Amino acid sequence: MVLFEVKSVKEAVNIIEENINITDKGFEEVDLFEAAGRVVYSEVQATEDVPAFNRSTVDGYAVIAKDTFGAGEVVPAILEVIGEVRMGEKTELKISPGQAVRISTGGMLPENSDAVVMLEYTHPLDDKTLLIEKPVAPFENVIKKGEDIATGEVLFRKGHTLRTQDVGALAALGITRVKVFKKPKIGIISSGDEVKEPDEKVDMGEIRDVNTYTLFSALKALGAVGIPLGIVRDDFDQIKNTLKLALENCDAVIISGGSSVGTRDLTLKAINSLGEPGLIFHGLSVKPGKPTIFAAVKGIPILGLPGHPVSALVIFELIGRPLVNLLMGRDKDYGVYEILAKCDKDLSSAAGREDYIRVRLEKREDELWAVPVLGKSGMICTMSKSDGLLKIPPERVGISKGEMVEVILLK
Ligand SMILES: Nc1nc2c(c(=O)[nH]1)N[C@H]1C(S)=C(S)[C@@H](COP(=O)(O)OP(=O)(O)OC[C@H]3O[C@@H](n4cnc5c(N)ncnc54)[C@H](O)[C@@H]3O)O[C@H]1N2
Ligand code: MOO
Repeated sequence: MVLFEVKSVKEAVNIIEENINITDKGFEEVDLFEAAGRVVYSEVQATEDVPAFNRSTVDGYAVIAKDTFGAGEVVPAILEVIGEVRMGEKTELKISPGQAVRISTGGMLPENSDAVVMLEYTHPLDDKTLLIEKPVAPFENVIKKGEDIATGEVLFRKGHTLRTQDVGALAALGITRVKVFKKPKIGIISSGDEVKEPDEKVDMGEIRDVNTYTLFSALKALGAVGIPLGIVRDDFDQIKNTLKLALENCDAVIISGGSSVGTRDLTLKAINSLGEPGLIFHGLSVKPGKPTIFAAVKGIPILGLPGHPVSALVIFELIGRPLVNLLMGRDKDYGVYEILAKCDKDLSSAAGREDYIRVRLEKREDELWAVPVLGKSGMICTMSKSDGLLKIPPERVGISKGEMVEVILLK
């Protein structure tokens, strides 16, 4: 009998990192509407100050802060109004001690002014005379020139994944095109005589292909491109030829099914027949997902996922995601959140193995509870009914009801 020499998730990720030769797939330029989720290829540096001028954050009067010190309702400061800043225009106004200028939110402060008094704390006596009933500190109600982004500041380093707010920062700087890593192409293969296309007629004993669709969607969510290569039968030549096609056209390959020690472990044989180094590891100390394969052929990584749809997705989260992040040029994980919640049931586990239990999250008063969604790993809907994966670490043999646990959120 063949036994797996199983690896922990951490060991597996380390092995993947060591074995992937991240050859630069190059860059492309995208405009801002396409930038979110993409990975920065070359450092973005600010070439100008944002804002480019001292800018008011309120409606009121631009003043010299010192002129308002000590002002109050009983003894207000009295200032001379010398004009108004027009929105969107460079003001030529210059104030001297004892003077004020009417300004709107976002307006450019006139020369010499260093603060803005909110309209609510002012009282015009006539067109030219203003009473100030509250003092302002220097630069109160002002965004200073370059305070948001200063010229020369490195805004994003190579490997950073652009988020919604980052696209806003680029727009503020007037950078409308950005160099990003090209998206890696990941071939997706499903295997098994019983697996049929979702729109095909299925007979008794047959099932529809779930994994191509879940994996395609998971890759899309990460910003990579899934290339569906169809379903291969349990036939050595078919598996080999499809893998060969994938290796020629993709940056990585994910194949599901046919990974366990059984009559159908042809995947492994097919991989090993295609070139060096072939198999790198087979087996993880994880439930679900033990019979996972990682291999490489001529520098192209191949991830062999278990056929059960839940196992395939769990392993994609744990192993596939770091692999894809590497290929995408990312400097760190993106969009993965682990939260803490209280476990709603006693759970058992085996020592030395990491367990991932599907859970629904429920807010009860101010507490978050993780309610296990039980079921076999062949039941995809247990995943649909779940919000996250509760992690039972390898050193534990169970979790007690009410214990605080880590939950990886599912998107
Ligand atoms: N005697 C043993 N049997 C099994 C073991 C074991 O250690 N000893 N491990 C079990 C575990 S755990 C898993 S996980 C599966 C893994 O099996 P394979 O990766 O070889 O995959 P298959 O046998 O091809 O498929 C398993 C299951 O999943 C269904 N499947 C396959 N592909 C798809 C797809 N694209 N979409 C939907 N469903 C799919 C397939 O019909 C099978 O029911 O092995 C256990 N057995
Ligand atoms: O380890 Mo298998 O992946 O449970 O169903």
